[in-house]
Amino acid sequence: MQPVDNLHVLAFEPLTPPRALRERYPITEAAAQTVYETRESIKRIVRREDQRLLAVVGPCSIHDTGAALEYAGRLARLAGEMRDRIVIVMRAYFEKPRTTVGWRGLINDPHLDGSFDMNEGLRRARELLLRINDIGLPTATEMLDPISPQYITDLISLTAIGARTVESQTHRALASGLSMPVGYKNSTDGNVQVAVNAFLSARRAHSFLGIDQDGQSCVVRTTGNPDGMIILRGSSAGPNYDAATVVRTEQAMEAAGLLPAIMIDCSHANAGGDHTRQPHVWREVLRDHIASRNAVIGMMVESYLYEGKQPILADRSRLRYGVSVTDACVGWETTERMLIEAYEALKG
Ligand SMILES: O=C[C@H](O)[C@H](O)COP(=O)(O)O
Ligand SMILES: C=C(OP(=O)(O)O)C(=O)O
Repeated sequence: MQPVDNLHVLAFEPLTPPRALRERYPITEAAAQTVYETRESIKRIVRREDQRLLAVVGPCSIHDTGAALEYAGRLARLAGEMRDRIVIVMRAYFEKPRTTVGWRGLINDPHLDGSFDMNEGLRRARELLLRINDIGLPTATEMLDPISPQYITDLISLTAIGARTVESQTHRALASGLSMPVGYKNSTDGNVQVAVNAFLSARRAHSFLGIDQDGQSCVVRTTGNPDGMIILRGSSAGPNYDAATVVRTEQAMEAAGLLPAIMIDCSHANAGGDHTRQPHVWREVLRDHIASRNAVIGMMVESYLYEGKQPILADRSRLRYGVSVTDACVGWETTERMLIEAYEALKG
């Protein structure tokens, strides 16, 4: 008989069950409080019952947990000082979708060398999330996979479904079971309706293939997730944070029976891939949308300790500390300045 199965599979390697990792790094009371309060705040913000700005700020991806923790310490201080006007959530992105190929993030490849030690990646991600939430700073992430959430979602306050997966049935079903609000991004070619469709779909109950806390493969049955927003991230045709697109997005959400709530991603195609444009986008959004209290309830920024990005070198010891290895970020001083500007603009 000719071999017909698993022709392109090299190996099946077991994964630590989620429960084992959660027992090793149990959520603390302080971290649970951070998560609970932030999720509730975000729900109120998207329902427009809370006028504070939602700011999702942090590295494009985390590759060095030490640097991420230093960043978190700085951001936690600002988040505490600004909490009366801004709800600051740190980007803690561990799974990267790629246009073609490239490093896939800390959960997938924690040693940055193609060894894909995912048990270690999940461990590092959970330990870091716990430490960040423990100091009172909430976290946001993109979810790419229906298995990994069971390891970390108790420590996540906001999830994004990205531009490359927003039309995927698996991701919509996954979002329908998540415990936190979800932001659905427009597609890379600028289609906003697919994000609205994703939100509509995720509000309904679904069943999908996943795992339980013991790592047992199972049918995950969900109730549907009512809390969400659309994230405008620009497209291959250019930025899409202009008033006309915001109005069209509001109308599309209303037509679908959704409460309009929009976040502007100041990075990605809204900055034309140029991190130095993020402060400009930030200011324009503050001036044109936030000040008028329309449906724009939040902004996203890719920011790290130091600006720019660097290639992943074969000699990992030569990587520059606190610099992104995926999209270029604004540095800390710029980030602080942007947040202070927003805080001032939100006065009164
Ligand atoms: O946010 C990160 C990137 O924009 C996304 O992962 C795609 O990256 P790539 O186009 O470099 O693959
Ligand atoms: C990949 C990201 O965004 P997008 O899906 O908008 O490209 C991201 O925010 O890291």
